[in-house]
Amino acid sequence: MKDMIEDHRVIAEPWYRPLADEVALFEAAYAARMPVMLKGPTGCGKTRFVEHMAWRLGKPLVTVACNEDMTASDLVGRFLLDASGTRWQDGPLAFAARHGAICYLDEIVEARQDTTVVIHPLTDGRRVLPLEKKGELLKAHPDFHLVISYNPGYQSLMKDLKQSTKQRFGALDFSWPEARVEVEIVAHEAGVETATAEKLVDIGARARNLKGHGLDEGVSTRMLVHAGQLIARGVAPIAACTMAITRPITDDMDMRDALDAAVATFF
Ligand SMILES: Nc1ncnc2c1ncn2[C@@H]1O[C@H](COP(=O)(O)OP(=O)(O)OP(=O)(O)O)[C@@H](O)[C@H]1O
Repeated sequence: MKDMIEDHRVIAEPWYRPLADEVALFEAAYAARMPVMLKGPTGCGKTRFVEHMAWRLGKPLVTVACNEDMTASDLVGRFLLDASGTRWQDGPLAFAARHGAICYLDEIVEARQDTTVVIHPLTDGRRVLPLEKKGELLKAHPDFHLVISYNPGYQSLMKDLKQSTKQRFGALDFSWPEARVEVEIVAHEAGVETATAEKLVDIGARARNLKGHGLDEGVSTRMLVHAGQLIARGVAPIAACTMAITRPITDDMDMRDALDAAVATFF
């Protein structure tokens, strides 16, 4: 089991370009073992940030992509049947709590509320996880830390975190980086010249203005990186933007035309 936790260690530094003082704030929250909520749209660097922080703090990272079919047992653990009988298997949350990892629950709001509440006793002074089926009250390792992500754009009254969940966390807001920082990120991640990254970021800014006028989400930094990666591999810029940006983000023909026009302005 000890070896399995070693598999979760972040060996090489994940490159992360800070946007403000989030690194210092996360370090302070970790020191206080205050659970952290990362809020922001898809593809703006939340996952990269957690990976970077796990590396910086020298802690293993256990990531769980949450979904609406996820049950409390999927997080906590269950008995499995094998040749020698029944055997308990920790779920990712119990595994992280037992071995002192950072547990990152991505898009926690996708999980049903009865699943979400299992984190409550881990996120207050108790720092325990009841493994009811096993009859064990798991005391979290001192290094254990819980991080969740949350995209406020997707929330509706039907799908939101309970106040009793939200109020257990400190929150860091993530949004699109300012242009000069996003240029740095796109150039680094895609391996393109600054001039090309600048054009992609300008296209992103234009496209983000269409949010709310037919686009549900703005073009993410991830999409701009994808376009850059195609360009770096010799794809013509307009074809790269079509494949990586305008086609994935919408099926609305008028919106595609508007996005294509933005691309044509810069390339
Ligand atoms: N500040 C940043 N530093 C370094 N890379 C970044 C940064 N912001 C965005 N990126 C780039 O954007 C990509 C997408 O970011 P990431 O996977 O962290 O998004 P996310 O916010 O976790 O999205 P989702 O909510 O969909 O999981 C990264 O792989 C990285 O290339």
